[in-house]
Amino acid sequence: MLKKIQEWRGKETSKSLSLKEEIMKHPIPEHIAIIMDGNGRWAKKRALPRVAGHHEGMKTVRKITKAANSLGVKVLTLYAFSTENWKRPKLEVDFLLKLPEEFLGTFLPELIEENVQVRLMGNKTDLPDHTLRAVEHAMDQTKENTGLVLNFALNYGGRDEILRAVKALADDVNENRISSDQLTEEIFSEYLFSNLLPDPDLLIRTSGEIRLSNFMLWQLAYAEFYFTDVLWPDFNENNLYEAINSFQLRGRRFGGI
Ligand SMILES: CCc1cc(N2CCCCCC2)n2ncc(-c3ccc(F)cc3)c2n1
Repeated sequence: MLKKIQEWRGKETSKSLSLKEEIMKHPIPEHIAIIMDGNGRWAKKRALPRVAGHHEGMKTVRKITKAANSLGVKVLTLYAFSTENWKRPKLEVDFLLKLPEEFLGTFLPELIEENVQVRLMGNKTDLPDHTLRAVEHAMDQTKENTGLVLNFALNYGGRDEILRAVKALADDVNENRISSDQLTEEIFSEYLFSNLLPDPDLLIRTSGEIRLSNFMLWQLAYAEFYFTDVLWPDFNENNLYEAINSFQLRGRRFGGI
């Protein structure tokens, strides 16, 4: 039995290595965005509380961040907390909002070592001080890093983001800081939380759900979408390579022929 498990693991490793070698021969998506779904279901399958799934999902964040950085991905955006998540039970929300400090408390030295730059995308005002302090400390400690930009979407909603951008733009027009005929898609993008970041090339959503859930509605206009039944806590490097391989096999036309 043990021999069979070792043989299987060997096959998995060699499959993963050969797939990594294969995708490294072709352009790697510059910006990958991930809707990290399936944490609650992962816990339920094991008769564990939902928060156990969130905690396991946090370990996957580290695994996939390292894998993406190793591939030369420039930006990895992770949908960690949506504006809709406030509707969940208070205990679960409180647990979720403690995860950034737990993750950074453990892995910030490793992120610094790996030249990763931490960034926040979302409405900061409603986040608890302890959460914001941890994230802003990490952003400050990594602001000079030039490797992967690890962009956490926290208290983020696509419609909230667009509405805030429109309001700020309307103020600028009213104050004559810009005229509407000067407005371009590029200038509008600067009003979004994701300003200065390239749009995602590849969106990955785990756990079999096939919808956007109010995520990066403007920025995903031309992204390739990859949906997998794998639950986020089970998502591994090989699953990432499979998503990138699928991306590379598609011919992107950006609306052209
Ligand atoms: C605020 C909610 C939340 C949830 C969460 N989960 C739970 C749901 C999704 C699966 C992953 C684990 N993670 N995992 C890392 C972070 C994190 C966020 C910012 C940061 F700077 C460093 C780490 C995180 N944040």
